[in-house]
Amino acid sequence: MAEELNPWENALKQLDKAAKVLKLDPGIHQILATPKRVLEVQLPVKMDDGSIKVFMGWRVQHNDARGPFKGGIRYHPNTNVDEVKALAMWMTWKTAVVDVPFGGGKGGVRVDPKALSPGELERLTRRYAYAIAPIIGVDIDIPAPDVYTNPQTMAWITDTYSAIKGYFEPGVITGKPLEIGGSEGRNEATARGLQYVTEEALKVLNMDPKKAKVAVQGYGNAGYFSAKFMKELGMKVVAVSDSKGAIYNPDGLDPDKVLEHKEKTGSVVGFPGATSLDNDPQRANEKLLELDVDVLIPAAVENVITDKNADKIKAKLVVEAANGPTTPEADSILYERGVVVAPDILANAGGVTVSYFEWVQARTREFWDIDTVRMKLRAKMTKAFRDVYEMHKELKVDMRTAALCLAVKRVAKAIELRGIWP
Ligand SMILES: NC(=O)C1=CN([C@@H]2O[C@H](COP(=O)(O)OP(=O)(O)OC[C@H]3O[C@@H](n4cnc5c(N)ncnc54)[C@H](O)[C@@H]3O)[C@@H](O)[C@H]2O)C=CC1
Ligand SMILES: O=C(O)CCC(=O)C(=O)O
Repeated sequence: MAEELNPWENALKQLDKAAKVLKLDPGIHQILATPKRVLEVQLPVKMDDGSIKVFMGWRVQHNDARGPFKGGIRYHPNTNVDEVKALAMWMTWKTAVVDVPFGGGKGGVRVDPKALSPGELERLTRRYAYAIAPIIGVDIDIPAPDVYTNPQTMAWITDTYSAIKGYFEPGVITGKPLEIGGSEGRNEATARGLQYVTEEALKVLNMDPKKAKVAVQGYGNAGYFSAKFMKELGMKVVAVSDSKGAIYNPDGLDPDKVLEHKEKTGSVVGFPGATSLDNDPQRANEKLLELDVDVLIPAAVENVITDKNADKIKAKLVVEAANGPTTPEADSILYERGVVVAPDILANAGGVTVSYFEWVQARTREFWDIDTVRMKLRAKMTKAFRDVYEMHKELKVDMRTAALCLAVKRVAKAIELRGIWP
């Protein structure tokens, strides 16, 4: 893996940049450059044919100075400890940017979930829940969904954890189904928060959403809802993609119809009336990023905007639904070219914000309606955007560095106030 494509190396470079701007105390910098705890677990699973297969999993707890560790669980064939460490660090910054009382953590299992039967997936999930149970808890570390995990995965984890404890504990995890203590609006939350951030960004850029074209990479939870909400803002969704390819229609796509097609066929590819950007999925996804659009939303994986293609991005505004889609080298190129990036730790923080709402509701056993969730989410995201934008103006740095500075400052203050024990 090239150094710039290692997410952990990238996360450290971002931290270094913010530390330099802030003239951060070197001791605090050292604390933040290291996760507090890394748990690696072996996950033996009885497969449907009777054989045993061993998967590897991780839970990384980066920092809990501001509150319990918080962050999703990713199932992906390429995930590794460095990716999970980076994702955990980004969670620490994200919870600080939106100012919810959590720290940062993340989980990962190296598996291709599409190759497992539902029974195998459930056994793997319960095994993982059992393996991380000693270090999670309602006031310790609260997992949630990420790539290729969903409310059903969260339900199995809730059940396994509750079985170990001997009582129902819905507060230990978020992103659960509504029937077992989930929150209204959590499923759409990442993209709903992204919508609120996009609205603010368009205002400061003086751009009219009704005249804007948007391309969205990735068509899962973050991607589909982002496309839907951008269309609701009046934008024309001209291209979307998934791991199997990318489709394009200059007259605009209907996100709900594309979703129906994906649910029927397994991919956005082949959607009637749209052209395929390339037969090769990787090239198709690369071409999507370089389309002549006003707004670009990467909503899939890391490291898709690099020093190889940053000079070819035509969008004026990049709103990061995915975590870590832009490398530090690409960030510098985009900044020099005047392309505004609403960074992941701000733009996709709607997910963890509604997770916080879910945690509060699960603990109090009082549940809010969707309008209340959306109103509270808009308030949080708008304030976070304005805080980051102020920092960007004050420090004369790009929006990512501004968001990092805001977050690092808040976390460093919590560490200083709590002190080092013993
Ligand atoms: N679900 C959540 O609450 C949050 C998710 N995110 C981030 O959003 C991104 C997407 O996550 P979700 O939508 O939750 O996952 P998901 O599992 O619902 O969907 C992932 C989508 O990405 C596509 N994909 C996978 N590999 C790809 C590739 N190489 N090129 C193009 N498309 C590819 C898949 O086909 C699928 O459409 C990730 O970076 C995740 O960390 C960020 C904040 C919260
Ligand atoms: O909802 C959460 O707790 C975290 C979601 C997540 O993993 C993320 O924001 O990247």
